Amino acid sequence: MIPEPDELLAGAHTVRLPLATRFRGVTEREALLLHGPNGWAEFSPFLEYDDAEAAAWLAAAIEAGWGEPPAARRDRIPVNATLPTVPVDRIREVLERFGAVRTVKVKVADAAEGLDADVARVREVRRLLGPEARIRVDANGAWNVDQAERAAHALAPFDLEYLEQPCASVGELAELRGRLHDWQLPIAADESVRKADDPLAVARAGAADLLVVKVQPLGGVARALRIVAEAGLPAVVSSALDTSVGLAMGARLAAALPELDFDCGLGTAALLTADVTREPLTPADGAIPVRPVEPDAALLRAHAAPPDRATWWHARLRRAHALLPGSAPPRVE
Ligand SMILES: O=C(O)CCC(=O)c1ccccc1C(=O)O
Ligand SMILES: [Mg+2]
Repeated sequence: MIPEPDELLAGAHTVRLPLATRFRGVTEREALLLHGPNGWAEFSPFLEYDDAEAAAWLAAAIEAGWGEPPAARRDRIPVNATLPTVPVDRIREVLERFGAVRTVKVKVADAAEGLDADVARVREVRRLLGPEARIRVDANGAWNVDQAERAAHALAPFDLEYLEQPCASVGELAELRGRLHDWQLPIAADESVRKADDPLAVARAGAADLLVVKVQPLGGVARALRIVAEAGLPAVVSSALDTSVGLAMGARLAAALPELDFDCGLGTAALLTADVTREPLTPADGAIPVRPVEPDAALLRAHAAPPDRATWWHARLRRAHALLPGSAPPRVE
């Protein structure tokens, strides 16, 4: 039985945290934190997501707060720095927030810029981190196949680890993967896993070399583990720009994966200028620990979202709850 909304919301806090730099077009991140019998959980679908999509995020939160954690195979998770589409002269300052990391994910293909800006950013990251660093880029599906192929050529001198979601559709990814075959440039699927009706379609089509998996949009750790196992591909665990509570959920997934060959996108607490705990999961020595996160009462108060936003998040949770399999239909008042 899944807990009723009143139980989920009993110890809940809605927070709004400032970002160090604009990311996905926003400068603040809102999240609803739930306090379950088995720990804290985060429910933070992006504001524009509909209720059906939000329901998967809620299932993940219920699993984290009310379910049993999977067995952990490791106690620290190596992470990458995530570089938003900032101007070149801000790159050093943003990367410094992550401390010493060996891997950087560079966001590319911003609608307001061109390939030149992406090349300049990747060049600067390579210059700052040196030849040993691993650099991957994430286009969030913004390129068509020709643009992606052109970008792959332009970025080749900087020796990329992989291209994350260069194109939107599975068909395009497959076509691009064919064209890049001789280049040894792997393709990672992100949106093709977490926003697809069938998260395994991309693997079945042979359209990706690895999967990016996120706990909340995939409906929890157990489901994410099943998807990775069935896909039979290496996986990178990533955050959705979560608070440290959500990052702990990601770390639990990363700790449970049988194999973890790539640094994970779980360093994103470094992009927040405030968090809900005195001991945030910010990267240290290129990794975050696998451990429960306890929010701090004073920080929850200091970063409480305005009352109208808390009301909005509570209503959103109730609507998402009504869409969960096995939930009772909403009462007609
Ligand atoms: O993977 C990372 O390094 C951080 C997470 C990240 O990039 C991200 C954060 C919020 C929304 C989408 C994405 C994404 O990977 O596309
Ligand atoms: Mg991505």
